[in-house]
Amino acid sequence: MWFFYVAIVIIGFFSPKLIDKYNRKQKLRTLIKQRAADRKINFEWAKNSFQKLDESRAVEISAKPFEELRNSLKNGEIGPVETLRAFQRKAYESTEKTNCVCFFIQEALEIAENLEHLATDPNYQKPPLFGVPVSIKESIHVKNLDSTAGYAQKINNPSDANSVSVDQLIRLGAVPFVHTNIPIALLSYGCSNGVYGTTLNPLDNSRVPGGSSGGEAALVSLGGSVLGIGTDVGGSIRTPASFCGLAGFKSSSDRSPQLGKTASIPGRQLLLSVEGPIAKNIDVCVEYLRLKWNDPLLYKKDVYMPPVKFQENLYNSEKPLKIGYYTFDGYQTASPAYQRAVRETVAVLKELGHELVPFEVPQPDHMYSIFCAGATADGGLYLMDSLANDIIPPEADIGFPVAKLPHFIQRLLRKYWHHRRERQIIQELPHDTEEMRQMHEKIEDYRHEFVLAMRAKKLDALVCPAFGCPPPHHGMPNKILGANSYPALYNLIDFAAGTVPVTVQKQEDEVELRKMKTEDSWDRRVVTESKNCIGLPVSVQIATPPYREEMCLRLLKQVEAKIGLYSRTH
Ligand SMILES: CCCCCCCCCCCCCCCCCC(=O)NCCO
Repeated sequence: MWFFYVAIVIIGFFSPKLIDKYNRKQKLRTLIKQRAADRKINFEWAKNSFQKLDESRAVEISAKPFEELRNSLKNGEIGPVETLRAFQRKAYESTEKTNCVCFFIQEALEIAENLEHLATDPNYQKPPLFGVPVSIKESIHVKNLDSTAGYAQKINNPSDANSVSVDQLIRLGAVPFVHTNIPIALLSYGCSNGVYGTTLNPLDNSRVPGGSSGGEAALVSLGGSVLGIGTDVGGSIRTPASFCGLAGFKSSSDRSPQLGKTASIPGRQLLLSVEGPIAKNIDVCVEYLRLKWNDPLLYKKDVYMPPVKFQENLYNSEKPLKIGYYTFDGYQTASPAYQRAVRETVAVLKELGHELVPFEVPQPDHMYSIFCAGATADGGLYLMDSLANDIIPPEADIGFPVAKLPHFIQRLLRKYWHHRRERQIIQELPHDTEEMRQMHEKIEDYRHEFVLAMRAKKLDALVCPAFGCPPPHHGMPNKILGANSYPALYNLIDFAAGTVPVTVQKQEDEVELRKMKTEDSWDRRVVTESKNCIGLPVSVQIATPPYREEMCLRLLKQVEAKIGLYSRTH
């Protein structure tokens, strides 16, 4: 009988909370349904708009690569409105294939019409990106559109202003025309959320396009945009660019506007997300960054940004550099193709006269563990709270069940968790203010140690795998956390870093795969997910210290020109 009373008390205690939670989730489900209906109307609007342009003309315009498109717009061969309609069509088709676009930006039409009107004045000086349609990651603020970051709870909270970079793009003459998909919370290299669904890799639909700027990469890869703007706090520009065979670049945090932006986890001061370009080749990224950094107004709009213009002297320098390289960062053995990409890049850079020396990443286990601690900022409280109050379909589940547990259980797991690398991460997740201060101290110390290791070898730059494995299948990314160590390092130490595709996975790589030693589930999944990837692009990563972005771009350009996939196929 006592059991019955205890059960009543327990049910009585928990049921209001459960009912409350159920009601909250129901509201979110309704919001998601409304959002789907709004999205349908928005897509109808886009269809209506692009159908006003003859299809063959649209195909002709959207087939133009960035520079040709820009020139055609500049010399009046094509107009901003027809260009917009052409890319609306291509983006619409790309979304039918991969679900990459969340929303079409309706103001784009007004912007394009206004540019067209201005161009009728013979004295009008066309701005440098006159009429070029540019795609924008969903988390970057666009006036009147939501930036949900995949959270249903953020639906119907439209931004009241454009972000600094969207504003700048418009000032430069560009036409931001779509918002593209992301994984929930932006903390995954997959691309799924309960609001907009899953984005597919255009090169293999069963695999992720990368994340968190996955919608951008899928869209650019299919030719639905010539320039996409993503964000990166742990590889979110470089990984999707690599998975979709594109170039991607992230600067150090000082050279990207921080003012007014919303981070996936606000208050993460040592791991700031940065905005950056994704495009078919590195030239487009260079041109965008040149315009971005040479714009004096940028430094007035974000007064915290040091006014450092594009350093042509670094980009055009012919001075041979001393470059460190590694095929293994000491944390996660990369798939054979990703190691081969480094070896082939090293050979090319040597041929070009640079000096290449092996480099060892200091304290690799410590490096990735403090990255994870830094990326969650408060041991996962903010993230887990936000996720618990939302709708997360299985594919979008970013995992980290450990971070959901009460701290006293986490403290036990710090000692006894069976997975060595997960245990190391759990040991670094801060649970109180003292541990949080220590986490910041460890990140600062690690940066110092890394710079000393580079200085000991007098290195200008580093070359390494872009990622630990090819794009895994949907739902897998956060079960292979270790593979992200390659891009994440350069967020942890706040370096500039970029990736370019230099090869494709070959039969020989799949043979090598069989020899890979595995210690834990992450290693085993790297092996299984790397199978049957023949033909998928494989990128290399190049990194330089902060304020040497242009040196990094120079090297990426040199590598791309010699062995870049783009230079071979276009
Ligand atoms: C095994 C215990 C795990 C505890 C929690 C650890 C959380 C670590 C978070 C690591 C995330 C890894 C994937 C990151 C993908 C890229 C994120 C990114 O760059 N986002 C862009 C934001 O602008």
